[in-house]
Amino acid sequence: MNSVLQSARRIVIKVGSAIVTNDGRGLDHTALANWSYQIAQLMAMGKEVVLVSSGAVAEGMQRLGWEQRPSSIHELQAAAAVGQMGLVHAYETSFRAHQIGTAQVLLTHDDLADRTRYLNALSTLRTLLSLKIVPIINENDTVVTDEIRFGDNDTLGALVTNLIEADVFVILTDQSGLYTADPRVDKTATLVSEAQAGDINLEKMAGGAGTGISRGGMLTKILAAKRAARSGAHTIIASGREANVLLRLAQGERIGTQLITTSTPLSARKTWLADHLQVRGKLIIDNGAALAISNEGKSLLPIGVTAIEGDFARGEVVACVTTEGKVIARGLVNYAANEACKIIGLATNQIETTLGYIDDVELIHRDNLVRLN
Ligand SMILES: Nc1ncnc2c1ncn2[C@@H]1O[C@H](COP(=O)(O)OP(=O)(O)O)[C@@H](O)[C@H]1O
Ligand SMILES: N[C@@H](CCC(=O)OP(=O)(O)O)C(=O)O
Repeated sequence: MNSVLQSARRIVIKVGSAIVTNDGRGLDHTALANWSYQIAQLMAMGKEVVLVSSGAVAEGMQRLGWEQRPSSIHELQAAAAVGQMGLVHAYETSFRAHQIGTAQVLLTHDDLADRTRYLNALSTLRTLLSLKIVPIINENDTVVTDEIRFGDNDTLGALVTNLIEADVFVILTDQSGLYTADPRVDKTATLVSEAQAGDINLEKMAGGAGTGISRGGMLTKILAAKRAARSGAHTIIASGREANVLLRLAQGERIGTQLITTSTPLSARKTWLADHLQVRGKLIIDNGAALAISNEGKSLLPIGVTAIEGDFARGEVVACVTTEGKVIARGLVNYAANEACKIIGLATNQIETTLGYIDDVELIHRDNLVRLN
């Protein structure tokens, strides 16, 4: 099978801290110029490209003369704010050399979790692509705290892939792809050239980050590929240092690890629901409800719920969790927590008599429910 990049029309490319920043010593301008050249060529082939780039914290540290990645969140935020200037300036300069404009897009998890902001981000990105501008996306580190962050740019890249319904998500890093074990630790590890995105065995192979400046490591890349597969995107993990890696992939050459999806893509709305990294509460469901949701794609009725956790409002996203603690689905709940706890365990015909009114017979309607595996 040829590289899936060959036939892809819309692509998200993520470049990690490990390669943007010359092992944490400021930006690698030669590498940036190189990727910009290759992306310009992909665009000349008629492909649309969105770039997710890390490197703000590393560049900020360099500009501030800090040797170690700071541990305080405020110093990290300050470094990111300083470094983001250098990062976008470097991309703008290197793309200008190919007569291509760039746009800075900084996102937080909240931006994509809120339906209206999500749709706004989508329209902006679509408009930029139609104008042949390359959006350069990073997390808006200056305003995020641990509770509301994507955490790493692999996850952000997957969410952007789902947002714009890209065909392929390319993750460029400092290794040649996914190995059977972390090659820094296990010298006998071999490259996995192709696998199914979402294959649970891949998660056992993947370890943590390789450099002090990077965040995710290989595991977040594997999980990001699983996420991107929900909207139908294939993922390629390859070395950003491989000569002309993007051009060769676009010509069909197989480089790195190709993670393929064959499952039917979820609708955009269900992908959006699945991509909520945080939920407002949990509904603990019995085995009957779990089977009805997982096997038959049914709605969740109050009678199948045994307990409620969290304080949520009507319309917020909650997780459906089995009594063994497994999250099997996620959806938009029809009743606020204080009302929901009065009707759980009750038959449908008891809802109105208990609450004095009835909005919906379902706690979560199947159209607003996405199954997770
Ligand atoms: N199974 C594996 N195959 C390849 N790399 C792995 C694996 N497990 C862990 N790693 C580590 O993941 C690192 C890449 O992730 P990371 O350091 O977060 O880079 P980036 O900044 O590009 O996201 C590699 O340098 C490697 O040490
Ligand atoms: N937003 C951070 C990204 C950190 C990050 O996610 O790094 P990585 O997953 O190693 O590419 C920055 O620009 O420094």
